[in-house]
Amino acid sequence: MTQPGISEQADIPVLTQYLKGKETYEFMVECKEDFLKNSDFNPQDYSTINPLIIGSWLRSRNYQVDPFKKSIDSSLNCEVLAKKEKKNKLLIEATLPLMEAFKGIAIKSSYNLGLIDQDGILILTRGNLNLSATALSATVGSDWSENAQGTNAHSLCLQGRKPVQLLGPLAYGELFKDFIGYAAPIRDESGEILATINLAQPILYKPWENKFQVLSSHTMSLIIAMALAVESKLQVIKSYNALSYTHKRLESTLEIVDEGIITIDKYGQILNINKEGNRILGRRESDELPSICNYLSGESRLMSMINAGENGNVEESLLGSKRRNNYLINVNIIYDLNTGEVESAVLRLNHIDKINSLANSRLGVVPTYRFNDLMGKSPEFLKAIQLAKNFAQSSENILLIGESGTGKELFAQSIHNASRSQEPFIAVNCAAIPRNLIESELFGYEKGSFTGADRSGRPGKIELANGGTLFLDEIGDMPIELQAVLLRVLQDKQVMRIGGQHSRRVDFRLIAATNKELDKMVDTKFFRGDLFFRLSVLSIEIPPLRKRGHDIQLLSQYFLDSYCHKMGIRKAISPEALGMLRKKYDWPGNVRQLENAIIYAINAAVEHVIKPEDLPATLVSGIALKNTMDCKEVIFEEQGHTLKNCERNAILNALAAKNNNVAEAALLLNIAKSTLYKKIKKYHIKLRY
Ligand SMILES: Nc1ncnc2c1ncn2[C@@H]1O[C@H](COP(=O)(O)OP(=O)(O)OP(=O)(O)O)[C@@H](O)[C@H]1O
Repeated sequence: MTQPGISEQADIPVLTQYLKGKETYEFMVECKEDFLKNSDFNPQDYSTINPLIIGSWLRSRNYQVDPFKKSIDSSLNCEVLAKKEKKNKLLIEATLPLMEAFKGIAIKSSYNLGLIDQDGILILTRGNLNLSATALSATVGSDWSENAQGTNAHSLCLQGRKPVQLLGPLAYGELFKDFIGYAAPIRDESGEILATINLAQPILYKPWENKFQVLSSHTMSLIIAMALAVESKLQVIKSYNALSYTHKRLESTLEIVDEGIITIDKYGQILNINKEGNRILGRRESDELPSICNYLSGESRLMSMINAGENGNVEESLLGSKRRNNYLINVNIIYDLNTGEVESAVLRLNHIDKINSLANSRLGVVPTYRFNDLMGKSPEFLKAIQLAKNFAQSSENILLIGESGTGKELFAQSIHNASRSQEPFIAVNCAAIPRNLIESELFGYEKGSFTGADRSGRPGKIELANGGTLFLDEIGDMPIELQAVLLRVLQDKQVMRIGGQHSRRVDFRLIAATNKELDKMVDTKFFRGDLFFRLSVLSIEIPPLRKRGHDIQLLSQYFLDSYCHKMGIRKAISPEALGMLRKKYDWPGNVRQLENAIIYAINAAVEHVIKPEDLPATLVSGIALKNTMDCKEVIFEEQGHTLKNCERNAILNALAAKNNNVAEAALLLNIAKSTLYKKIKKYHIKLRY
């Protein structure tokens, strides 16, 4: 058989046939008839017909597709179709507007448009209904796969992965022989074919005529353009959906954030605001978005900061609908990508009290002590505890008087925890801060108020204590000029930062502590009388350890147990060592000193039981000195004590403290080394090394 010019144009990625003339067309028809008639068909005889088409014919035959069937018989049931439509929702959404746009022309020009998914199912169709109702029966749900209909434009398009124009005689089914089919693939971003867009049309002109060929190449272009349009629409829908999800996730995140988040444009107009932001501004979500400027006071720096493109923090008094509120606003500028100018800004708003309490919980003292933690049963101590419990109930200022180490801070914490435990506890030791810094430490300062000041200003301890307790330890060391300012704060309950323009309301309870005799300092004009009288209304005297009798034993045991428990060890204290702690020492460092002495002894004792010699040297020397003094004054604490006994004991203690180093023991006893040697001899003391 001679083979006239039926060819695929290799340089355009379209599978099509160009007919040189009538004979070419007739040859093509002949070939197909020959194939259908001869089961021992030899592909070599048809080498001018695209091998892809021949391959498809052969497969169609293997699938036992009836080439002479009169209708498209396979169609999905409703349920399966519904699932298909759901799966292809995006695809249908992207294709439908295009098909709708071409529907009118399609009807007039007798063509039918169809969207066929990768499994061959027609999922959308528009166009000439007569056409679809008769020969092609192109109803939604019909199956256009190769094994259902044999070779067709859609199946070849999937197979060849490129657009196809298929003249009816080349289709497998005789049903399609008077039609021409076009199909173009719709791909996703990875190149996978999701579906094909199809156009079917009766062959109205003689296919070998130029007019037909021009028209059909235009139609092919239309189908390719439609497929590309669907592809980009799909991308847009996907990006839009991804953006919408991101937006929704962002919105939900911002809703649960307990900071106010507000986006404004460069003029202050609010563009976006979260729930907490609305609450801060006291506005309803449904109200029209206002300008942030409506909430700013005349002194506000916020807008000038934004105009200058300055990121950072600024403290602002916001004029909310109900009250004037102080907020720390964190400004994040967004720049225009093209011009580089300020485009908008995101503001994060936090109430100052919240920031302060956060700072306190991180940096401040955590008040852990409660009255139950304060050890002691002596009447003097119990009296102080009872007073403190009573005073805790009022909101008045309290003055704690006691020597160093008696437990003043523990009392302050216990009072705080009995009355304002959820609020801040701010402790300031007036003796520990350099005099020139006390003022800024207590009262805070505004931005740039002095060299070295923090850029954005800083609240003082009084502000930080708002709602809670300010514990001023060693108040006797507060510079006299500051005492007047403190007094005014106590009277007015208002504080003004250094360099500030306006006062801020503060509500706190002051607990002051001193180990000095403030009344005498008032006499000598080192402490202001008016402040002293204001502070001393509710005062508590905490007794020194030496006046707490059996509490020494109780506290010793308590510190021993707690430390051993902490270290996971077991130690006991001998009655002799306990006796020395109880009776023979003045405890100038009070409870703190006792605690340290016990810790020392536990670590010094080699054996399980703490002996007198395990006690700290300073303590032993103190005991020795006390004994010596006691001896000199001939004060006998116990029966049977003689002057000689006292002196002998003092020497024994001093030698024990100095590890039998005679020179050092003599120094401790404040006598000459030779004198000590004489006395060692006199009292028959054996020096053990
Ligand atoms: N009643 C007590 N019960 C248990 N421990 C106590 C008691 N009193 C004091 N302490 C201990 O003594 C230590 C010192 O107490 P605190 O710091 O309160 O004394 P202070 O009087 O404030 O001293 P300073 O005047 O030197 O500041 C505490 O760490 C604690 O271990």
